[in-house]
Amino acid sequence: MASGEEDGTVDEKENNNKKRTKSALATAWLTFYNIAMTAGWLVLAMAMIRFYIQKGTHKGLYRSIARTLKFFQTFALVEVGHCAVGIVRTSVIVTGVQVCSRIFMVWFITNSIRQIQNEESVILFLVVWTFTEITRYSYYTFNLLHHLPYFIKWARYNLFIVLYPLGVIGELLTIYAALPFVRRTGMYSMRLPNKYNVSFDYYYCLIIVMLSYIPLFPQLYFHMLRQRRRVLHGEVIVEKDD
Ligand SMILES: CCCCCCCCCCCCC[C@@H](O)CC(=O)SCCNC(=O)CCNC(=O)[C@H](O)C(C)(C)COP(=O)(O)OP(=O)(O)OC[C@H]1O[C@@H](n2cnc3c(N)ncnc32)[C@H](O)[C@@H]1OP(=O)(O)O
Repeated sequence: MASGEEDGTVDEKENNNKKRTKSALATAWLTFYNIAMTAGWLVLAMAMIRFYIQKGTHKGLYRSIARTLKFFQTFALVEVGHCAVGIVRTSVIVTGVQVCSRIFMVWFITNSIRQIQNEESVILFLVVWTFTEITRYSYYTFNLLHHLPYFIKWARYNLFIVLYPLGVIGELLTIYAALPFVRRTGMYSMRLPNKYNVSFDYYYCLIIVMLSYIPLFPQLYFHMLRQRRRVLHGEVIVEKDD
């Protein structure tokens, strides 16, 4: 009996030690990740400002930053993993929709269709994403380091009210601008007959993606409004499970 109790205490201690090591490792990783992402988006911001000052036009801006943008936006997929393994308290679905829609915008729209890269709408969503991500990742970094300046907290939970709809407008206008090109060229589409006996029309796929903003965007927006009430006004929010 005595030895059982002792075993229990040893087990408990071991468990607690494991949890502490796991959470220290998670915090170290998240701090590194957030610093790297803040730096990445700051590099993008500087590159955009420098391009505009030197050239005096937005034409060619996307091409000049494409590689860095693709790297940092694609790397954000790691965030879905953070939620899945439980090192951040965020919904996998909310994060998944946010990250995947961005990756889709970068790889399957803007990067794939050279003809739309100079649209003003591309610059709109790029500028909005850059503002958002610098604020968001620096918020997480300072929060993890327990030195969070109030203006960063304020910016993280207020700027999105305007930036989120602006970003969505930029993204939707860019997809809209891509439609005629996609229809004309039949890119990423498969017409019957073919050896797989499968038909796929990217043009209609893009229309479905545009329509899917109608149910999905309000959910992301209201999620952020709830986070805002929780963080800025201390409201206790009961979130539904995924
Ligand atoms: C494949 C085809 C795809 C088809 C797509 C269909 C369309 C779908 C519509 C999608 C529309 C998206 C449009 C969008 O791209 C436009 C823009 O982004 S415009 C720019 C404005 N955007 C924003 O402001 C983004 C706001 N969204 C977000 O911040 C995140 O994406 C979101 C996942 C919504 C954030 O939610 P989250 O729940 O994570 O909020 P918090 O930041 O408050 O975090 C909650 C807690 O988790 C901790 N946390 C999270 N991440 C980290 C991290 N990296 N490091 C450390 N800690 C982290 C955070 O501190 C909170 O902790 P605590 O609860 O302790 O305070």
